[in-house]
Amino acid sequence: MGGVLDHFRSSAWYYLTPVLACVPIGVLRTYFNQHLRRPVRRLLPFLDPFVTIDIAAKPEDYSFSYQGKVKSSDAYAEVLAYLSAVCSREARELRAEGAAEGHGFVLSLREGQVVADDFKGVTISWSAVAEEKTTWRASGRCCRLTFHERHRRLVVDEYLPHVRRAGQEVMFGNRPRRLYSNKKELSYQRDEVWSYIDFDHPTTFDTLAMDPAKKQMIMDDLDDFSNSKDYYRRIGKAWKRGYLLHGPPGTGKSTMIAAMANYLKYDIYDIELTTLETNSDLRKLFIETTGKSIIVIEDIDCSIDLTGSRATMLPPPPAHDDAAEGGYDKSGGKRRNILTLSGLLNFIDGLWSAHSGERIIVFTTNHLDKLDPALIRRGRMDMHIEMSYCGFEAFKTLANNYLEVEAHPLFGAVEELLRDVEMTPADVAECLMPSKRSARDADACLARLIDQLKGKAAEKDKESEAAEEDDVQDAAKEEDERETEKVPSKSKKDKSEVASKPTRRVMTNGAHTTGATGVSVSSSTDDYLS
Ligand SMILES: Nc1ncnc2c1ncn2[C@@H]1O[C@H](COP(=O)(O)OP(=O)(O)OP(=O)(O)O)[C@@H](O)[C@H]1O
Ligand SMILES: [Mg+2]
Repeated sequence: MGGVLDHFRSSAWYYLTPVLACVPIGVLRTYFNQHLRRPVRRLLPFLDPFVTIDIAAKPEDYSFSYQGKVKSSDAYAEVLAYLSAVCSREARELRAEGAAEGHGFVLSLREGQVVADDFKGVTISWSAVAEEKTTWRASGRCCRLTFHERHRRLVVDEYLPHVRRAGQEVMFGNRPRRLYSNKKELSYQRDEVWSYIDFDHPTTFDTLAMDPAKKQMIMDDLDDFSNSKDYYRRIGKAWKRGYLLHGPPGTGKSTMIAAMANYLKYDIYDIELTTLETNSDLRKLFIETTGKSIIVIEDIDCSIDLTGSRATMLPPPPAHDDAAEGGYDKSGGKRRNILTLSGLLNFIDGLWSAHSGERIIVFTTNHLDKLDPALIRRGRMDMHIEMSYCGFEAFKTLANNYLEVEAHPLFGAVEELLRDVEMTPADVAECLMPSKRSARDADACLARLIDQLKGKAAEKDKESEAAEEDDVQDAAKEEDERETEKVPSKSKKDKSEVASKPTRRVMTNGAHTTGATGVSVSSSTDDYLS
């Protein structure tokens, strides 16, 4: 010890220390910043090679939502969602908070706890720390990410985007699906174009009544679509698919959309075109849709005058017109910014396609023939699905849904009747609804269905008899007219004779209505003419 003191006394530091003690701290700090900071920094990685990134609960800029509350940072919520799974596996001291949406919990770390996450063979650790208090901001919570300096590029370029994406997916998956409807009065504010309710429709493909092979084909197609992100990217096409559902009312078109949404776990955006006035309203709506969504336009034939060819519907635009933007008043031909078929087509193909994330668009119609072929051509509407009357297989699904029976002695009679009678699944379902919910009286419900089917069959027979009669009458009338036309070619005299004897012609027709064949009519007319 004495030796060390002797050595210190003999060194320059013995004389410098009192001098340094007199130098003000500020001067020393300036000296350090100017001359020593850089070299010390270069040395740091050797001393402490770990880098940290803080993701704070409150964003720096204190962004206010329109309700006036401070919005929690999106990135923080996404990180929490991402870490929730890791935390529930590894951490010993957790905190649970109700998820912002839905009924679930988000598990996060208690302060001071650390969990490790592996990404591409690299271990990255997350810890929960209290954020530093600043003069203008109270301390909050933050997630701290720590990793080795040599993995900096991997973490910044790949891991962090991965965390956000995965977190978004967890958040999306945890909340209930949503049914969005466009607001009647479109506001220019971002959040106000759509309103939504939780979508809690019980229909699935299991309960959807339709031909099983057709159903399987649709499910396969949806699976294919949702797993084909890379494929769409590779071929340079937007990740979207169009379905056209057509068929009579009550055949399950809307039900099919609900089944699709539940199957894919997508939100539904239901566009009511009649509330829109211009193409830019439509554009605003499309832009505000998110990925993983089904955009639905129901009864497209009734929604707006989208029928007829684009050429006939819109007068040729002058040179300065923007076809996507403008339309024309049919009456005046004066320029007016209205919703047009070409506008809709442009959105399907153009702007909207530039959006990232998968989207499905579904049109429904009761009248396929009324639609402009341009609207439903392949590429826009990739799959045309006909929803038709109830067949036996569809009936069995309904019987299982409503009565919980898979086989029944009355099924044979139903099968036979359904072969001839057209009844919509909605009507069949109505018959299968037991009057008393508690007692699922399959016998009574099936008997009621059989009665209704028989009634329909009798109606159908009557109608076909009447139609047959009409046909016979029409044929006779036609024949009669043909013969009448022949008369003037024979002679002018004959012609005047025919004109003067209308009563006999009526009698001939009368004979026809009582069931005479066409041959007999023509022969009697010949008789009359001769
Ligand atoms: N294929 C089906 N499978 C199961 N239930 C069905 C089916 N079709 C109809 N239904 C029942 O009938 C009701 C009406 O069906 P839905 O609204 O889907 O018919 P739609 O084809 O959309 O009719 P519209 O053309 O009038 O809109 C549904 O709520 C459902 O209970
Ligand atoms: Mg419908």
